[in-house]
Amino acid sequence: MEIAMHLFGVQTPQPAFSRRHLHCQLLSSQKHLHFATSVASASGLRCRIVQNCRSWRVLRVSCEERIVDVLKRNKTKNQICDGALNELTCVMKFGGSSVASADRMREVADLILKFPEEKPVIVLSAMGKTTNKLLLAGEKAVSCGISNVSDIDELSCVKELHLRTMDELGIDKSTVSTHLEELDQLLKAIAQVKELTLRTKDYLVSFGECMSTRIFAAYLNKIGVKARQYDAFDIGFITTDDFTNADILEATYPAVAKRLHSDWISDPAIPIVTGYLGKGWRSCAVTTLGRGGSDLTATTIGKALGLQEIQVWKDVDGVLTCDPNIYPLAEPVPHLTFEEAAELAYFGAQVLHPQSMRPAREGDIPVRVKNSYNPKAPGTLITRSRDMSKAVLTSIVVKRNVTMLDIVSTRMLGQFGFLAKVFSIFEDLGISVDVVATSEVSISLTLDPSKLWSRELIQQELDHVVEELEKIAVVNLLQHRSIISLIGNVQRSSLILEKVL
Ligand SMILES: Nc1ncnc2c1ncn2[C@@H]1O[C@H](COP(=O)(O)OP(=O)(O)O)[C@@H](O)[C@H]1O
Ligand SMILES: N[C@@H](CC(=O)OP(=O)(O)O)C(=O)O
Repeated sequence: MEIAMHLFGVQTPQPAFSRRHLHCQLLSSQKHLHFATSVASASGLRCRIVQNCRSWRVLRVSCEERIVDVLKRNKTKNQICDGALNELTCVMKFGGSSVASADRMREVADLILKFPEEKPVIVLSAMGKTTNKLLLAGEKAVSCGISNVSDIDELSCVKELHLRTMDELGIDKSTVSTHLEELDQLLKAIAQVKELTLRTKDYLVSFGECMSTRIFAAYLNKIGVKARQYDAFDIGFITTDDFTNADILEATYPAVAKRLHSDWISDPAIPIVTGYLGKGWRSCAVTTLGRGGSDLTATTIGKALGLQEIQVWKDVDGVLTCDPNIYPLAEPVPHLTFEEAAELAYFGAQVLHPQSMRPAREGDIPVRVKNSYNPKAPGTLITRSRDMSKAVLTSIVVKRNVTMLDIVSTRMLGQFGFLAKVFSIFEDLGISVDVVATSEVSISLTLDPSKLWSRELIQQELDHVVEELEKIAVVNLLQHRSIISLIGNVQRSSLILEKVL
């Protein structure tokens, strides 16, 4: 028999690997080997270190009760904490609509308490439409003058919502009073400099998640459920410095695991973590992961801690066959693969953040999309594979405001290297291409709108692309187009196209 030992951050758990884990704090990387060997010889088991990394100190051991006993017998000072056996089990992420008011926060708290066997990490978004309101307040502050900042409707709205929520939940106003004061000051500063940079935008919207999590943690503590609030940018969410659209860096996984895990071991309390936020690795400033980024925060934590399940609680009965705002009779899709969900999100389904499936897929952790307004509905389960034998068309998504380029070269006939030249231009300009169709003499492609976030940049960047492409081809730029994507079984694509066309 064999036990697998591996460190946090392992990419693909072994198939036979039990999901019940024992966590051990080890003092140095050398001790990993020593520890593994001593456990193996004491228990008569063969042991294998699957992944090793000098800088990580948390070791994860697959365990059966028998092995736990052996580990306990063998423990050296501080190596094993008994509390670790009662470990964190899942992530539960609640979006803005799930925590939009005091009543909704109460329901979410009840919902968490309905699963006493779970030891969840909670990820929250900002309350309701707070992020949109903060962005609008910021834009208004640029031109309204310092003395008029306190009259900005969106600012009053945000303040009123948070104060009323605290009042209705019966928690102390001091929970977020500093944040509300700082928010005022920040908007005044924006009014003074008459400029809202992407970096300031991220700092501005971060108040939403910082306040919702503080209020919710205070409420849980008030009703006797021990909770601890965390700002993601303080617990190791390390990102690129692409403000408003930052990417999570690998260093995040061990850092977040270490912090959440060691706090849980030393003093168990439900972690309440801000979704959507990170810390730029160079700037050390607050960054955001792109709109809807709390889903990505949840899957990142799931992978970092190697949890059993990632639950994403929304205001719909799961991932639906299409956008319910377009077709209200859209139905929930019971099962999706990570690839299908990623395609769906990338090609426009607002329900999931486009990057959020990556950590879940890497950690092979199932994602469940559920409805916090209707917890009994089964929702959508997203896993590595599913039975595709009966699947034809899973869902339809639309991505709007897409920019399209038709690139025509008469010299393409029988030529080589033309496609390479075209794509090297996009590479040089750092623009990502979405969909590509080619014929013998032309290429049509669409550009990823997330790369064209700021309006000024769009025109500048597009002009530059067209200028470069015109050196080798005739270029036609088409804006405000849409992509309709059919997510389905590739094996049945002829049937799908036949019906659609
Ligand atoms: N294919 C789809 N399936 C489910 N919801 C969708 C889909 N396409 C668009 N939506 C919209 O996404 C919303 C949920 O996503 P989002 O607003 O980000 O939730 P939350 O803020 O709770 O995280 C739904 O209310 C729905 O209007
Ligand atoms: N509050 C952020 C992050 C987020 O994920 O929100 P939601 O889960 O409500 O989509 C936003 O509105 O983009």
